[in-house]
Amino acid sequence: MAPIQYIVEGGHRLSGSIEPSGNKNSALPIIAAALLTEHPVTLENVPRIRDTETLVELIRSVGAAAEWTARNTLHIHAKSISAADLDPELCVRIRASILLAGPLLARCGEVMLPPPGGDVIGRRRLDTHVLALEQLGAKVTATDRLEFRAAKLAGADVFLDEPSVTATENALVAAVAADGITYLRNAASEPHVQDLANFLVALGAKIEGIGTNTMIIHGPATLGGATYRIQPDHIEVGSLIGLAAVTRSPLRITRAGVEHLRSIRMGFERLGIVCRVEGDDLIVPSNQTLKIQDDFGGHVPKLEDQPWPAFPADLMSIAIVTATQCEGVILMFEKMFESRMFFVDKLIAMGARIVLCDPHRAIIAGPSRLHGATMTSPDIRAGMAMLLAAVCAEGTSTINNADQIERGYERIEERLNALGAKIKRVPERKG
Ligand SMILES: CC(=O)N[C@H]1[C@@H](OP(=O)(O)OP(=O)(O)OC[C@H]2O[C@@H](n3ccc(=O)[nH]c3=O)[C@H](O)[C@@H]2O)O[C@H](CO)[C@@H](O)[C@@H]1O
Ligand SMILES: C=C(OP(=O)(O)O)C(=O)O
Repeated sequence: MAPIQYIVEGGHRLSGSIEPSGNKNSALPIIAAALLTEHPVTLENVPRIRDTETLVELIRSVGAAAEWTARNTLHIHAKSISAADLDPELCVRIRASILLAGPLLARCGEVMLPPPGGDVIGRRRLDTHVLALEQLGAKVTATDRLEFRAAKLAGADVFLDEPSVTATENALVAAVAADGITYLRNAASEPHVQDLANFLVALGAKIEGIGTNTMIIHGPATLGGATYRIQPDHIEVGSLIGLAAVTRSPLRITRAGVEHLRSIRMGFERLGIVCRVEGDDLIVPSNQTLKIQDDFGGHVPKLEDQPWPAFPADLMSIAIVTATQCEGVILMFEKMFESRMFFVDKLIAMGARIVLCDPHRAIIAGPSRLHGATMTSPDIRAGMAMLLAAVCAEGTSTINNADQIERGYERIEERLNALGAKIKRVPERKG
């Protein structure tokens, strides 16, 4: 299949309402965790994106029945499964293939996992997954693939060496099946980790401390089936806040999941973008000051990412492009990934005033008028950030490898065009 290209005519104001898709990073561990029960599971609000489609292929390959019964509704029945060797080609397409480790280990006693893929945004360690599953009783062998074996999983007092999102998810799923109580300490608590935990509770698991950095899991649980609705994607909401701001457009983001937006709203407020809550909708008015808020004493402010509940790493690229349209100077500090900021060279070529200090820090001085350019999306979020830049730039831009954007955002060109954007989605042409 030819890669996808977006051709974007910039400079148009947007307006209207848009509902975020279900959270990609919830849907992935929840689809994987559906393998834990022999009973049918119905998942609603599943984003129909490349990553979920690939994971569905992977769970079918181990024997689960999985049918899309509506555009965003997925029915899964893992009545009997076997942890056959997983297809390396499918595993390398997504980071989330690593999420099969916990459920397959728990259900089948072993799993042979080829290396996972995912965004190339810096080294992505798997050590925390191994550490956590070993403490729950797994024997792990690493060759050109990871092999996990456990005749029996046993509850333990597990302290993660860092609050890794997917390692927490693997350990949580394994702990639900383990014999006895597990304490999962220094756990990640992102909205998607909470969503997975709530899904497991809906299946019959007993989990205390959801949303905190210590979860207590009472295993083994007798699991049934469930119908479960995936929560809205807070990263997509943040991307839409940035989009509204850079195009100076009024947007209503409906069913936005406002309880998870505090650190995100605080981050954008530092850039002079203030949103309003109405019920579960988030309103981004068009009359923003777009004035970066200095620290006390007029000092240069900083926006940094950290594990939840702080400002999320997956919104750093969006925050950077948004800051190019704001008045003032700010330091952006990406603490978690070491290759995520390199895409700023494209923003610089478009006219942005950015100094990349080192792989983790960039200083942005705004506002600058951006002009259209040709660029290639290196990862989901930088790709979305480039789309924001293209939509607010003067002239036409081309974004190659837009497939990367579509790994994470469902029908984004169609949905943004409905708000007034001018994005054409075509097969990529060489030269
Ligand atoms: C499928 C999925 O859910 N992917 C998400 C998941 O990836 P993933 O689970 O792979 O990311 P991890 O949480 O393991 O860690 C991400 C990176 O941050 C570093 N790190 C992590 C914790 C910490 O306290 N300090 C630190 O430096 C890690 O070493 C690693 O390099 O979480 C990331 C961090 O939110 C997101 O970018 C990804 O979108
Ligand atoms: C980094 C991301 O995804 P993944 O972990 O699937 O590569 C992301 O969602 O921004």
